[in-house]
Amino acid sequence: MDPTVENTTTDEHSVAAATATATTPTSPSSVTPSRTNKTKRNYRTKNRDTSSDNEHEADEVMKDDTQTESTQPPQQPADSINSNLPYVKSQNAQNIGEVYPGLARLSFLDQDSGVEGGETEQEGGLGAARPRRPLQQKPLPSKQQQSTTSAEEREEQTITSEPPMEILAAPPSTSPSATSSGISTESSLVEIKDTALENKGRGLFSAAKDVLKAGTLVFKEMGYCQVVNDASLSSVCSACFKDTREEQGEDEKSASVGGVSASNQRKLVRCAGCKVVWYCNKTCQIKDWKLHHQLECQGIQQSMKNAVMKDVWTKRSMDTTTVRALCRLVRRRERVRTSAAYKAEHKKMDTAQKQVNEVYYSGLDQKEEEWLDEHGATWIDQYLRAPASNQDVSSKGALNESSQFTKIMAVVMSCVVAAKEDRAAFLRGSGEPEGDGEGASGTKGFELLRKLLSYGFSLTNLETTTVVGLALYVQSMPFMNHSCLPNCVYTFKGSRVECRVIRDIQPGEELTISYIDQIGTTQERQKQLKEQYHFTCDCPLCQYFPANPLLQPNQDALLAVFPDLNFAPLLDPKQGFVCPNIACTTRSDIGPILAMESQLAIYNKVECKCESCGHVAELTQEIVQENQEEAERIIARFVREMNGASDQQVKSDSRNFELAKIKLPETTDEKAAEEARKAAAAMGGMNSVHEPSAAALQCFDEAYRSLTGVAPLQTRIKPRRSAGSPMDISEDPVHHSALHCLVRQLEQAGFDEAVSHKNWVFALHRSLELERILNNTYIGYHPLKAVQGYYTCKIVNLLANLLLEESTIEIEESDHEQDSDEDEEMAGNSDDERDLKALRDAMSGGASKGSKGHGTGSMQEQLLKRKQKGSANPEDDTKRKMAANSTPIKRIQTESSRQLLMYLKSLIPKIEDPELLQQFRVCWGKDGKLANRYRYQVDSLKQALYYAELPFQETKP
Ligand SMILES: C[S@@+](CC[C@H](N)C(=O)[O-])C[C@H]1O[C@@H](n2cnc3c(N)ncnc32)[C@H](O)[C@@H]1O
Repeated sequence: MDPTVENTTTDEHSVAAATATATTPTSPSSVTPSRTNKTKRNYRTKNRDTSSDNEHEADEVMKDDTQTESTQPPQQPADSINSNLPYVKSQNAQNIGEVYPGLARLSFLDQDSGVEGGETEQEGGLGAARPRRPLQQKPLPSKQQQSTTSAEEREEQTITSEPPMEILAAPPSTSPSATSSGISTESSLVEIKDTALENKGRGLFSAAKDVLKAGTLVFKEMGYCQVVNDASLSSVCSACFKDTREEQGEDEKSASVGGVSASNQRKLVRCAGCKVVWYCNKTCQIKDWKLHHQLECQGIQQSMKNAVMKDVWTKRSMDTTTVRALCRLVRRRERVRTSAAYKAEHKKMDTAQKQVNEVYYSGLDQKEEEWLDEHGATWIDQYLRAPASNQDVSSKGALNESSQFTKIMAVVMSCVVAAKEDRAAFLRGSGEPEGDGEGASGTKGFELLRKLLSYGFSLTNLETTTVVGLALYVQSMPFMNHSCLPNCVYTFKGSRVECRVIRDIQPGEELTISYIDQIGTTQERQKQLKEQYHFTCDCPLCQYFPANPLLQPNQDALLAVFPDLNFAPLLDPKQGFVCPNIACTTRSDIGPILAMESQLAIYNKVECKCESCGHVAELTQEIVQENQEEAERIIARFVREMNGASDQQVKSDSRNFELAKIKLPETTDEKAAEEARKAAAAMGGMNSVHEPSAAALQCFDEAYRSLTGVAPLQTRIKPRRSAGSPMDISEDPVHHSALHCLVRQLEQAGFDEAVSHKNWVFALHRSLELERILNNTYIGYHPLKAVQGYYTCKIVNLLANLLLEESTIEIEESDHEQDSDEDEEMAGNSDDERDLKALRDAMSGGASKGSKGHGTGSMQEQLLKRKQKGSANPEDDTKRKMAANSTPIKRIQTESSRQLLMYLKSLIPKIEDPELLQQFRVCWGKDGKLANRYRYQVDSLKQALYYAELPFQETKP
């Protein structure tokens, strides 16, 4: 690896800006469940009174030249700034294949700039409106040295360059501060105050004189300490948090014409010292080295001298995410405690290498980091004065007794304190004044751990919604209280968190976020909040749908927030029920019900009566439990089936859009259905319909039907049974209840599996279904909705481009002036191997050598050239068609591709839905990278559909 090259290609901020968001309803805790975590659900049943229909790794080591990567980790004085950083390449930087046409972008979305509620970033939030100095990407002096690799370490590459001396610029003149008497963010928009409720402690309130409008960016904040979690270490840069698994960025579009993006090739490099953390490049490595990793690296190596600990770090015998976060926290605090030396060091270096600053810290980051060094510890001390409810954990001894926490502390101590006596001091904070509990290495270890778990935030990748790390913030973020109906959402750019308003906030009103996934019912949400955060939520939503049905609902609280909501009292839209009576014809979709968990707890048995047919079913906790387990088994089986069929699927299904399946008429006769399917397949010019992983699809259908009571694609015939006849377990009421969380998990599993197997039509359907569920589950704006809309647009775009690829497969033939006979032959055999190969290449994200497919971009470009030859005005439809007709393009269109085209066109209004665009603006900000990508996707889609509609000279029978 050539560091010079890397340094010239990395804009750490733009890179960092590409990543994350708390789109999943992640909670501010390292123990936050990820998107796939399941929440135990009880059952749903129907309210008798209801009638509504709601549903939802450089080794260059920064090590000496003489040092070998595997045996001699870098040894440096703890207080020196050493930039001997090491690299080793990662192989985990794979994106899913994706076709990106390299066409100029239309600007139709610019017209939307007038949409109300767009981002109104205001001065005052930390860093919110400060101009960022441009990065001066000066190449750092370096020389490259390859090192041999062990099998275990894959393609390692050693760099022996001497990194530059680092320097920090002058401290910011307007740095935020923490006052001694209280806490001030010095933001004109927010202030930290006590809440009215004692147990709730402090909160973040609006300090604005006017209403904070939806979309307003109220503050941005850098993490005080942050780490990439174990699962993402080799895929996510530990400095900028760029996720190499994410899709290619805007800057890579032009290089992606064949569908293989530069990012697909990107590898991370691993620190040769500890061999634990990975970075984009040397720049990122240096940045993290100076801020956190130098001491962390030494600590990990110190820890590894112990055999047990070595297993932890090399074999990952336990998760080290929290350990590394806590070590970073302790170290940063420690550095502050020796701040005189630290500051002197800073000053010495101040004027020597300013350009390094530009790489190390650019403007805002540097100021913030310096500010954090100076004041972060003070702020953390503020945490230690936690609200009463927070003290519960340790007072109960839960933390100390927990073997998991003890393990974490053991590993932390092996990294940060060597001597036995120091360990005791570290744990108890002894030797320090009682009360403050400050030890040489920081506050009491357990106390810090507790705070980290309580105040830490899960860093999430914006596009994949997966949790990639853990961060601790110290200024505004940790003071935000929870509401199940929050008025703010937070998203991440790297480790920087941004908080935006999602509905208007009155002056003085508290700003809230949701700590948990809002998809759950009141009972589920409250259970999770109690278990994880030790409080009982009393937000308007919880008041409106009380967990205990015997409590009087308070409608006013919710209606004050959303006057237009027309939920019937006691009907939680997040809950659903489908009548167990299979013969009940009104069961067309998931319907809302009254939460019954607490009733069950009280009465043991609950009767549910269908509003429509009067069918009465009896529910018990056992039935609920059985059905939940059954549903989870079905989902697991579905995922297994999909995985088991992966090889076969990728080989056989690139050509199959499955339109025949989609368009099949509804029939009760299985034989007739099969015949219709074959006929439709033949109509589409295909000899057979290769149903990708038929067993998996069937399993999906079964699971879906079991959970929701309805078939997903109207392809399944339900066995009919008369009302009142005995039910087996598969037909009991709960089995047919709308277990939304499980349905969502199933849809997500279906989506993930379909994407991994490149079954795009299936993925599209799952994506649309997920969107529907999310839209009906989250009230108001939520980043997940926007993320899901983004996914849908991506898939539709992909399909449109595949369609274009397929239908214009003859173009290159004419470009290469092949004779018409060959053209005829190819046009007459759409199932030709070459045809399949071209399409398969397109789907897998790259054209193979010798295949006709150059990727959809080239195909579009060719069409564009042809069109331009004949028509100067792209808007003139007549001229366009004439121009297309005047060129000797031979195109084919199968019935399936025609149907697909119609179908994709029908989705355009949905993709351009102003409400979806508004979701983007409010949750992500108008100019967010993802919003730009979305615009690109939409533009590309429109162009692909435009070209796919050009006249056909020859149509497949
Ligand atoms: C990230 S802190 C929020 C700031 C905290 N209130 C303080 O004073 O430091 C999370 C803790 O605040 C409390 N909390 C947050 N939201 C709450 C709510 N809606 N009701 C009661 N307590 C809440 C809980 O004790 C929770 O563990």
